[in-house]
Amino acid sequence: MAQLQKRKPSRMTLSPRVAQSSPRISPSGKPVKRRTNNPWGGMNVTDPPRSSAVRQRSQASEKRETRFVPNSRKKRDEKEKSTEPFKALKMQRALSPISYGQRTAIKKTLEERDTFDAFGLLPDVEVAVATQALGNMDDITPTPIQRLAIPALLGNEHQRRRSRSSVSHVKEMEQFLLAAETGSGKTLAYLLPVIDAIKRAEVQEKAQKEREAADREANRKANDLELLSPLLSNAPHPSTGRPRAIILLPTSELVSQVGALVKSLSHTVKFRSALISAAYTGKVIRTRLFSPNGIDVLISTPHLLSSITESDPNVLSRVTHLVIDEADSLLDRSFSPLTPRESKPEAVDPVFGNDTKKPGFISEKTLPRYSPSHDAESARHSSARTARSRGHRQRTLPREPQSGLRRHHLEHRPRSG
Ligand SMILES: Nc1ncnc2c1ncn2[C@@H]1O[C@H](COP(=O)(O)OP(=O)(O)OP(=O)(O)O)[C@@H](O)[C@H]1O
Repeated sequence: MAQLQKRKPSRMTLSPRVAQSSPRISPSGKPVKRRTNNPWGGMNVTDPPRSSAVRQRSQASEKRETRFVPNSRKKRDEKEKSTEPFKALKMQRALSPISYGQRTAIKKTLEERDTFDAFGLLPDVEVAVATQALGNMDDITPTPIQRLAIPALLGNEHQRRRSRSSVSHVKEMEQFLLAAETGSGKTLAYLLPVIDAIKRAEVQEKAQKEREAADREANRKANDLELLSPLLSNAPHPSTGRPRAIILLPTSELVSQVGALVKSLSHTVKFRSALISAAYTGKVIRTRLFSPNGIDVLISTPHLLSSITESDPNVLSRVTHLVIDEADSLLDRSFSPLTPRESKPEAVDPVFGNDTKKPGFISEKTLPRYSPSHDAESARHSSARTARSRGHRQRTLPREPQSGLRRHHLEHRPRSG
């Protein structure tokens, strides 16, 4: 008993050699490798494993890399891709395809566009922002995604380049992907240019009609004896059931949310909008879509729109702008038969490939909460959209039969103007 008490230390003490690695030298003079094939083998390692150590490149090798060789950059990227050990760095590189110089220039431009007046929107649209969309705010300034996306979607930025390069007069469908964080104002970033475009188209169409009416009148006067066909009193409005812009959202809740904003803007800008989803009865949907007053903007879920266009493809005949909100959901596998894939724009060409219109295809995607390359990505007109909460959205995705805005419907759609 007395012996045991003597051996017990008064408190735990560390060995004086605890921080020193035991020099293990093999008989041949080389250091002996630590054994790692047991559960504790990787513990207390003070030297980095050789496999992940950064290899020092010789000066000659660096010189060789910087010399200009066609495709050398591509090859180097491929090489780096295959040897890159850090996934996070890889992701960052994928999101930052522009140089620091370009980033600085974009940031400067962003600072200059500090009001909604700077975009050249129609006066009514500007007023609608101040009175309806952001009416409850004192200081109204566009958010970064709005500063980048609105001029790009309005076509202001590329107008000069397009006019220089447009050898052919056929207008091609333009695609934009807006990407920014949740709550960054992506909805307004795509809505304002779309509304601006449909109002401008309306003005043009009205002027065209007036010219045609004047021509007809002049003709009538010249041929006084010609019989005129009587005006049809019960003819439907030419835009009945034929919207100019379609906004697709994955759920009825989002249709109501974005629809409410669109409706509020329409009070000032004066355009006709309709929101349809599975939350409404068939009668309500028909009345809204085929209203005798016509329709300019349709907000819908893809499933509902696809089943409508199956029976009446003419609904798509006047569309010049298609917005795919929550693009990360709508372009995923569960919706892919319904939504045209960004990577396959030919799927929507038959509808939008009309050389009298300038069609647009906008999709919106929500970026992770913080991405250092957010600005850079946005600068490439990458993105927009928002999830209230990703988990919630997944749960509420409708699981209706997906019959489709299928390609053959688009291809066989009659091309009426
Ligand atoms: N320029 C602005 N200044 C202040 N608030 C704004 C501005 N633009 C939009 N908002 C407000 O920010 C909120 C979020 O906007 P919005 O829903 O468009 O963001 P979002 O990026 O689409 O978000 P989410 O990814 O969740 O859909 C809204 O309440 C909207 O009124």
